[in-house]
Amino acid sequence: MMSLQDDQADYILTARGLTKVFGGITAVDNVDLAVRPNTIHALIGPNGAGKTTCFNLLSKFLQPSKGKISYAGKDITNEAPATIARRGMVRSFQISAVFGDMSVLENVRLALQRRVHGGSFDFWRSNKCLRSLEDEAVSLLDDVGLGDLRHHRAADLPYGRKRGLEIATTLALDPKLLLLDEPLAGMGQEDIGRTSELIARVAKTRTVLMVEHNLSVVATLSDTITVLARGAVLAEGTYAEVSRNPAVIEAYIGEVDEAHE
Ligand SMILES: Nc1ncnc2c1ncn2[C@@H]1O[C@H](COP(=O)(O)OP(=O)(O)OP(=O)(O)O)[C@@H](O)[C@H]1O
Repeated sequence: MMSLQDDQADYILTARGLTKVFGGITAVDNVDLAVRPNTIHALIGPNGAGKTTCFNLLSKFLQPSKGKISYAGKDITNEAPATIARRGMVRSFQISAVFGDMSVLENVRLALQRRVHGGSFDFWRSNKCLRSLEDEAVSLLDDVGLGDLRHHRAADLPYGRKRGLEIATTLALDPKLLLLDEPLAGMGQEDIGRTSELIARVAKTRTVLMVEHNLSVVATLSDTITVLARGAVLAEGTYAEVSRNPAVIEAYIGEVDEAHE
């Protein structure tokens, strides 16, 4: 776990004393978190542990009741998601809504155009610009394994492939820190395998912070895991470390017991 002596410069994202109270409920309780650059960092925990709330705080979709968040050495506690997205901290599915009637390729071209032209969709000059971004879009689609499907209508893609497309449109913004909210949720085994490989590939040159329920994928992919329970950090470390921590085992067994009550 992070100590106060740790140098902020070692981390791309840090949170100190992060707290969120909804009415009387403390959903996130004094959480310290530090994400090292070029690693995959997972947030896990039993149901209701506060993962989603914590993720929404870190991605600035929610404002904390208390605490501070820094990204790339700068305090972002009071910044908007769009502002930090421009500085390279991007939540997948944030800006990357998939337009169903457009082709897979057009979706990525449009996302690239957005990066190049600073955030706004610039339709009047679009034909010329979109064509010039074609090569880059094709290469991004190859990266996410969608090259062969580029002329398909986005809405016709199977669910797992659509999530792959969403990741491609996020990568089009060239994020330094990619925030993934349950990237494997609702996927079948084949898509899970493909998307996990994609996340591993993406993380070679970027940092990934994700909330994910699939523990076997978390075990394979993550460099660091923060386990939350009842809103607080219960443990942090590699999968080997946290999975043999008695408090973590108890929190998960508690969840299984509750499910059987
Ligand atoms: N908008 C809200 N208003 C009131 N309470 C909330 C709100 N959002 C979350 N909570 C409460 O905060 C606690 C943590 O919820 P959260 O969704 O962050 O947990 P989680 O770990 O993501 O759970 P799950 O794995 O079930 O998605 C829960 O008790 C939840 O009921």
